[in-house]
Amino acid sequence: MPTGVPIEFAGVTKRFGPVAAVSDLSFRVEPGRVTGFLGPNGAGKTTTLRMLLGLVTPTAGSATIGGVRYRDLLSPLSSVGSALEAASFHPGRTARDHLGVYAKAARIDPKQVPIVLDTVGLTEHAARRVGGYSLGMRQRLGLAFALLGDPGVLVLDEPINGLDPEGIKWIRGFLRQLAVEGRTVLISSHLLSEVQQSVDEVVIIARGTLVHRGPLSSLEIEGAATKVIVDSPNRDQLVAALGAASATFEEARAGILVTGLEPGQVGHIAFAAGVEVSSLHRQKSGLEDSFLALVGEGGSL
Ligand SMILES: Nc1ncnc2c1ncn2[C@@H]1O[C@H](COP(=O)(O)OP(=O)(O)OP(=O)(O)O)[C@@H](O)[C@H]1O
Repeated sequence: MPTGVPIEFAGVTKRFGPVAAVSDLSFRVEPGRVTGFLGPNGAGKTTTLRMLLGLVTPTAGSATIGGVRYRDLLSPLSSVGSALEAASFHPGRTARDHLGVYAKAARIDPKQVPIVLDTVGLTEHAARRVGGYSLGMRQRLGLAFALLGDPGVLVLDEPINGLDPEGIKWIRGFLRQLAVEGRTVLISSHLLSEVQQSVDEVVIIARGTLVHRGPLSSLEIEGAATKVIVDSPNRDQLVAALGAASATFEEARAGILVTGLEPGQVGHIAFAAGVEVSSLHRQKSGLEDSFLALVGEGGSL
């Protein structure tokens, strides 16, 4: 089983003429976790990943994998698997041929080809030309390529984009399994909601600079106020009780949305007023509010 190693960005900076795409970015990505690299479109995510993979030369700073720059890795495909652009496969080739060509070039055992095709669920489409693939199938082929060398580090740019609900469910479990195996998993997305069920850690950038990093749960505390959804078979009584307690709330389809109180406090208000509660939980989209607050208005989210 390959072991993951940390990815480290140290003061990494990239300017394209007058455009500062990435500015003095420093963070570490640990093995055994799924890390979400998040930011609105144009925040600099792709440029950062391209610097990590030696495709773009940093203006300053360094990006390393287990302390080594990508270009100095002895066997890159067996150290780091990456999927940057799902659409870059030759349309006339089959999935099997594609992977076979890459395996040969990287001196990877050709037996890996059917193994990774099976892992991503493409076995029955392996002999089809990639030109006829859906976006979701291309995403799976990109993943198969990333896995070809059985690497300890996976770097995936927007891997959930284009997947259907069944594909999303599959990839969530799959990313989790890679992390449980001890690999380092870094995935980018411009949508927190898309990855929040998959990631343990988040690194958030906006306009090329780091705005937040930490466990996913850290977004619950920073930024937006707590939101709680509560409901009762006697909603009118609950509304009256919340009003009497001067709570801030609004009626929503899923129940009553209370802002700025913990679930326990809302439960107490209902209990003290003798109102039966049928549901009471913290609203997850508080994470999205925090994310929006961190990346600023105007992010294309
Ligand atoms: N080769 C290039 N030449 C000039 N500007 C570039 C180049 N590549 C990226 N940029 C600019 O750098 C900034 C960051 O782009 P980047 O693609 O890294 O962002 P991103 O977060 O990956 O966004 P997206 O999700 O839209 O791909 C943008 O302003 C972009 O226009």
